[in-house]
Amino acid sequence: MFLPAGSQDQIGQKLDNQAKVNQIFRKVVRNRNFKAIETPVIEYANTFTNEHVGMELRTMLKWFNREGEIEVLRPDWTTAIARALVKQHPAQLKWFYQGSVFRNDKDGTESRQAGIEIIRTDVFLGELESLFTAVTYLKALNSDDYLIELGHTGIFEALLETLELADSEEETLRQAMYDKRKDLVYQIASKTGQEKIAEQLTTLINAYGGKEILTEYRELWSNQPQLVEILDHLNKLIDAMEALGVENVIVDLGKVKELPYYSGTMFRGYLQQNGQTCFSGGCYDKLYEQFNENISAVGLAFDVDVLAESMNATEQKERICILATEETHVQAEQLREDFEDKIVDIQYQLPDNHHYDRIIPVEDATKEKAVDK
Ligand SMILES: N[C@@H](Cc1c[nH]c[nH+]1)C(=O)O
Repeated sequence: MFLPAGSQDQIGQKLDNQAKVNQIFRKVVRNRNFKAIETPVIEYANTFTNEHVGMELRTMLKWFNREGEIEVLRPDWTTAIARALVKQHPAQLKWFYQGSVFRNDKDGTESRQAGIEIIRTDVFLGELESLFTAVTYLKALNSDDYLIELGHTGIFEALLETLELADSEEETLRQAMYDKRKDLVYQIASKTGQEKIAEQLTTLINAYGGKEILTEYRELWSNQPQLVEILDHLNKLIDAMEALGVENVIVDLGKVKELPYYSGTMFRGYLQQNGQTCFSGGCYDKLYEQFNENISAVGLAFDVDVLAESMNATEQKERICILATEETHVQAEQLREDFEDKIVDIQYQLPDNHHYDRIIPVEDATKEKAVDK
């Protein structure tokens, strides 16, 4: 009531968990030499909808400003940061951010992210740094039960190109592929008369699993060096992860890009407990072409809401109530320092339905103190 659909108040434990998730993130990324950046919540729609970025205006929270231009609430950090970084000193390569994105194609219009972006860096180095940061961060959160999935835009996009579909049909096919709808994928692709590509696309839907999938497809695509190169690249990433002790990595060769700007490796982390996505990202060099910059860019963003929700309830601290009076209130306040790291309330009268673990009248607490000394 009294709130637009998708907007929500938040209270208590949920906020404590979010704060903790954010605090640990900041510590992890600062230690890895990422620098903080924050872009404004309000931007021009065009920053996100121009042909280089290609996000859909339909999904954005928007309005006209006085000059008649469309403004939006930040629908994506990565794009906003690319706009901002063009004006920053090129020597700083690693950046991080924490804050909300707003889109009306999800349940809630606001979702909280914490992310990293790495630019002007060797592709393999940037990808591994992104993945290793994710692994380190999840470990710091005690979230060990996750799965990392790797994909590459170059596979589906290469097959798609040969079909020569209209833009809208490309999007329908991409969505069908994302939904793993074999029937629909086959139907759309075979309409072009290219039966073989249609079949390849439908089998690609099942091409996910461990490194054995890469071996299998290396044979299958042995006469397509471009695709073999992609497989080798993914293999190299998995090898490095395994060498670090990260075993829970799979590939999905039929993975399609969920954001139009991806071009290259894509990653996604899932929590095993509920299958929810806890981070996603990938390479997006193309995004910088709009600024005539030919540089590499890679990054990923964590879903703070998902991570906060998955956190174990924080350990319960003892709750103490110091019973005071107007006369002894100051004394009660001074007593707080004896109960460091406990939750301490001061009351003049004990509430009827209280949840305190211990109730200490000021006089007793003072006596306790005297005994201690
Ligand atoms: N901006 C992406 C995540 C990302 C960060 N860097 C690259 N990709 C998202 O919201 O899913």
